Amino acid sequence: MAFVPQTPLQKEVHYEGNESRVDDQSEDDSDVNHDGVKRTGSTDTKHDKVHEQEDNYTIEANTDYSLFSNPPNLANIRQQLFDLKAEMEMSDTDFEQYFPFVDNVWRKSRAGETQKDHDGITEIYCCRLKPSGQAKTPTSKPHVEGKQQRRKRKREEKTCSMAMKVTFIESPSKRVRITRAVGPDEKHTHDLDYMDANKRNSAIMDVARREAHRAFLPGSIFWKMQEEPEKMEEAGGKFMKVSDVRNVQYPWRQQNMTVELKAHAGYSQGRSGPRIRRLSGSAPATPQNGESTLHIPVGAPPPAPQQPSEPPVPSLPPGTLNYPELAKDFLRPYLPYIPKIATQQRPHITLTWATSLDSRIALLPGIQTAISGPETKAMTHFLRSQHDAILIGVKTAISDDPGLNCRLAGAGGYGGPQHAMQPRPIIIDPRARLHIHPNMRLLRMAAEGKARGPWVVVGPGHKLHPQAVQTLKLHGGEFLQINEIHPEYGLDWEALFSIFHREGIKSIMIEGGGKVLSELLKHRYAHCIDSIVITIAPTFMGKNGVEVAPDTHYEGNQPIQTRLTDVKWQPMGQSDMVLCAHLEQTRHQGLLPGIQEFSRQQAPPPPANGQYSTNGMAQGPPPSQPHPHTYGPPGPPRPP
Ligand SMILES: NC(=O)C1=CN([C@@H]2O[C@H](COP(=O)(O)OP(=O)(O)OC[C@H]3O[C@@H](n4cnc5c(N)ncnc54)[C@H](OP(=O)(O)O)[C@@H]3O)[C@@H](O)[C@H]2O)C=CC1
Ligand SMILES: Nc1nc(O)c(N)c(N[C@@H]2O[C@H](COP(=O)(O)O)[C@@H](O)[C@H]2O)n1
Repeated sequence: MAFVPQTPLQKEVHYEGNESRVDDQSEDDSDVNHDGVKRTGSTDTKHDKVHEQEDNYTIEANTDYSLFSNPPNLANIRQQLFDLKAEMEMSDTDFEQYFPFVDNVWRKSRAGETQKDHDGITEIYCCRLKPSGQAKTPTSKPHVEGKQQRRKRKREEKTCSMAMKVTFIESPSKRVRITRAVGPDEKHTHDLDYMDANKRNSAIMDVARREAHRAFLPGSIFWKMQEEPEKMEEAGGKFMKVSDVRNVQYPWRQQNMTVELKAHAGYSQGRSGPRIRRLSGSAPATPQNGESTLHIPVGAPPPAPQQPSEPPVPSLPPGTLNYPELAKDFLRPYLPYIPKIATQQRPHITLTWATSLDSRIALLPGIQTAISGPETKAMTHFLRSQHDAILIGVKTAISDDPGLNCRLAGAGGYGGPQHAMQPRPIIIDPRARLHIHPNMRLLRMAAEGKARGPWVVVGPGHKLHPQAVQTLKLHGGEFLQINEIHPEYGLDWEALFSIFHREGIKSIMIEGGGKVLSELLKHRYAHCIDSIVITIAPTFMGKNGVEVAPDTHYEGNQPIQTRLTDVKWQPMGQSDMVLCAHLEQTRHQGLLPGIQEFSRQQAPPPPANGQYSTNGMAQGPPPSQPHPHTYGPPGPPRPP
């Protein structure tokens, strides 16, 4: 069984429609900081409301009882009633007792399929994943007034043809015989957990309902249930959420609005105390002392069962990711912040990459190397959703053939409206080396509506083939010819960022590769870099790997470190560590003496005669003549 210690960052994540959200019930300690101290002045009114409701409660003195009265051998019998490997026979009272624990798996077939013969009455039950239309006549479900209708996701395309035959035998004693109604080779296309994750069985809901009708708080009921995890699990309640309890209480609450809800004894301490809890869908994790690792389910959210009355929702493409709300908080101080961007003449720049312990981002040049775990990969996609553009160097584009899109549920092409949360891919290709063809992943993604068309930035004196330009444009992309590349010093990033800013790009996430990142970590660019988010994996890649390391910076003869500030370390997933930070210079806004005169404090004015163009025609001066905005002042101090 998989349990993780409750920590302030570990909260149950729900999925409703395309969105994931954190339980907003009492055990949601989102307004409690890591020391268990409550924050004030939270702007999250939704959470505040819930706490308002749940902060005033009385504690029932004696709640030292078990909520469960599971019938014997329940886990085993549930499994047998699921698999139907062999014929089963039980008394009718036993059947009545056990069946509610599997009614999230089986649904009674139409009345027409009930037969009466000499044995008794036979009913057919189909797996709930039997394609609709064959299993149940749709009925429209009335919408409860005042209750917010939940957006529901269409069930994944998984279907199942398993069927069960239940014969109620009248004599000599009332028995129930359960056999399969399909051939011996037929079996479910999924396991029991899958059904438990999709739908709670009515027996487990009854456990919650009993307490709900006794006026206990939903959060308290949930915790009380969690006190007996084995019983929860054998009853099929492994994936139970507070919202299930809240829903089951809802009709009663409507009739009893004035009743003050109460908590079980021990509940208040449990809210931020060391109680154990399970994260649905997460991998088994061993409790560790006080660690706040984010174990987050990042796959596409488990599909909620579709109500027949609801219009079909298109299913999400394979590979759709989810990055839960709870895992966003630690990133927020480092994300682009519109009011701040409005005060500056350049985009917010985030440098982000995944690295080994020896600061390598690939095993060898030109080799794409998976470094991030699933959780940190999902984080990268969340970061992508927060930026207007993602930028990479041409060698990364050539070696990785990347998608450079956001694959989170709710993004354009992943259940969301066109281009929603999709950043603009930008490739720095000074010498027009990229072979642009419709089969590139970037362009395929764009053609499928899962990405924006890329911008390819080419240096002076180089041109893309007209066919390549046409292909780019056909996919919603562009080609920008710039002059801000010096033959000796390379790219003037600051000038480039100004160009993007004028093109409407207000935030850029720079993912790599080694050359691009190492350049941007140079002291002279520190004032352009707003945030750094690094995924660090416990691996060494060796000296031949692609390195991220800026040139050593000297002040006079003194080598100087590049220090980070406002540093936050966040363990994530099985073994990754995420480092978020600002560059020291960025924070203090000032530049170190010696480089001050090199870096412009203000962005240059818009180009008078169009030094760059998006139509493929260079309009600026020839390559031998650098643009005055680019490298007017002398270069940075050289090492001795
Ligand atoms: N783990 C991770 O998070 C990531 C890993 N990677 C890996 O990194 C590797 C690629 O990195 P790397 O080889 O360093 O290449 P880059 O992707 O950094 O591209 C470098 C090229 O871009 C152009 N360029 C970049 N910066 C400048 C500049 N300041 N001035 C002029 N030209 C510039 C040059 O093109 P030209 O030579 O044509 O002039 C240069 O050769 C791949 O193996 C990829 O898998 C990439 C991204 C993220
Ligand atoms: N976050 C992260 N972790 C890794 O392990 C990586 N190798 C990378 N690489 C970057 O992601 C790009 C691939 O993006 P798609 O998944 O194809 O959209 C790759 O080109 C690198 O920029 N990143």
